[in-house]
Amino acid sequence: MVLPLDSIRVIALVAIFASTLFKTFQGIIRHRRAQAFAEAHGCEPAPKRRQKWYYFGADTLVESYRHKKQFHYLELLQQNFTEYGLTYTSSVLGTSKLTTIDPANVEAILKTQWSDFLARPARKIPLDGLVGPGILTADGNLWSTHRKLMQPSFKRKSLEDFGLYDEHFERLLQHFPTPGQVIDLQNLFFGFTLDTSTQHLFGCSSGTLAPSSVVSPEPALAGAFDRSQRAAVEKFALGWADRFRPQLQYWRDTSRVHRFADRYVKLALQRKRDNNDASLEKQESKGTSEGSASASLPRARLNFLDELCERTQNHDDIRKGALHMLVAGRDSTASLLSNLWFMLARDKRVWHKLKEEVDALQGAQPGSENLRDMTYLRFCINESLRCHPAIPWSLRAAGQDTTLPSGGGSDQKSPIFVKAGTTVLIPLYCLHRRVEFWGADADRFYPERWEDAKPGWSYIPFLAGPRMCLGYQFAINTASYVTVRMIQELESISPAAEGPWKEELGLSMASADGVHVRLAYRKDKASAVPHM
Ligand code: HEM
Repeated sequence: MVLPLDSIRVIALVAIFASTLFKTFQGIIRHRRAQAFAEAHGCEPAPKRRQKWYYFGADTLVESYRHKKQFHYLELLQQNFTEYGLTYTSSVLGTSKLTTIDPANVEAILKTQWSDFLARPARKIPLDGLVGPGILTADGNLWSTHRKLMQPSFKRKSLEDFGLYDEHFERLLQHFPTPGQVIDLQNLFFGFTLDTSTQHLFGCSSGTLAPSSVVSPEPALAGAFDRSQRAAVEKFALGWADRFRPQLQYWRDTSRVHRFADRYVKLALQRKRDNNDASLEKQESKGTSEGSASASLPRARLNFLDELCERTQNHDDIRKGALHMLVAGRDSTASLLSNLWFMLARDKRVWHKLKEEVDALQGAQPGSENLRDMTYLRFCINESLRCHPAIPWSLRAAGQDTTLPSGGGSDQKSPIFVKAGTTVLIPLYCLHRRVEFWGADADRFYPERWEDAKPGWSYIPFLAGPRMCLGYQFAINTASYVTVRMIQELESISPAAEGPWKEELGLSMASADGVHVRLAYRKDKASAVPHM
């Protein structure tokens, strides 16, 4: 039976009307429940950011975009905190947003009520295509399974094998220019961390800094990985609108990264099977039940994949584990090094003091004990992560209606209601510059302040609570080792241009102008004659 056109129109209109009525009714009930919930918890509203069209928030988007283009977005957030207090709300394209640097709220979001706040909503669009659901992009049971799988690889001992860096550090030195010429250290640091991360995670380096005479086993990997990461940043900015962009290049790049990962996961699983067979044969021939499969692996150069294979033989989990680590660790560590060296090149006093500490090693390569004893180096790294946190913020979404302990009412001390779906932003950059904790000179790079600093929740460059960074020790070891070895080569360093540090916001935060410097070498150093 075919319905006449008029009847179809009537049915469609009734369906639209009924569904609108139902949604409005649902909305009213939800709103009432939320009100009752907020009242029961003594909540008061937090200050609202002034916006021309509050619920649409297009003026905020335009303002943010303008500041981002001029590399001042974090300053805009600073101004907002001065104007509205430590916690304020806004609306972006109909989604409520809560921005806070109140330590009581920060502790609740990251620790005491952490399971109310989800990481996946903000990360699935930018990262799913490149790494899939895993430790960075999942919540709940899936997150917990992946976290348990990764955690044993970050025990202190397994992170102190500095031999991993030697070959790559030598390659980095070969890019140092003749005295007086300008070099962008930031470029070198991003190349170095991609080479060492792929070496550590997959057992095969991307060879970004390798001399042209060395044929890289993965010549196109670095480009594909860099483009995929840049696309992740654009996807984050575009959100759901990203699906309307052409995706062919992205698809090609992520497929290349996946093929690379798959190849090395397969090899690691094969090694694991071979080792099991070998150890079984050994046990049988000895007629003893002593020893284990892992005991027969050569411990010295185990890579992350080999280690993961000890705990699971699921190809997909192993691949995700390594790719998530690559995304989490590569840019952030390179940004830390860049931000630190940007300041070292400009602050002669700090440079001389640090050089003095390094000179106590009398040119010997630093080991883990030496690095632990270098307090001024640690102060410099802390201060760099305070002033220019390599990850400048943490983003969550409320998974259910909930509350936060502070920010409401005229004195901003009452609890506040947080509706399910609200985006929650903690700008670490602004938290780390609060004058109440760091004094009137909070904006100044001054490592000595760490002599008696006890920061608590006002300094969390690696976050805190159950989702704290897994690789923080690894990152600090890498940055310390590279910094000491570079200082051992250099007599002095000077910036190629003046001007303040400006933010470049990507998956991590580095200097928008790079780190262009001139180097003067120590007389006895081979790097005084560059090789490239
Ligand atoms: C200076 C370098 C680094 C900084 C500043 C840093 C900072 C952070 C921050 C702030 C988070 C939390 C993000 C959030 O949830 O909002 C995080 C998470 C994470 N980081 Fe790092 N990170 C660094 C290096 C590394 C390295 C080298 C690795 C691994 C090799 C790593 C692995 C991870 C992982 C796996 C997570 C997710 C933890 C979870 O959600 O359970 N990070 N990092």
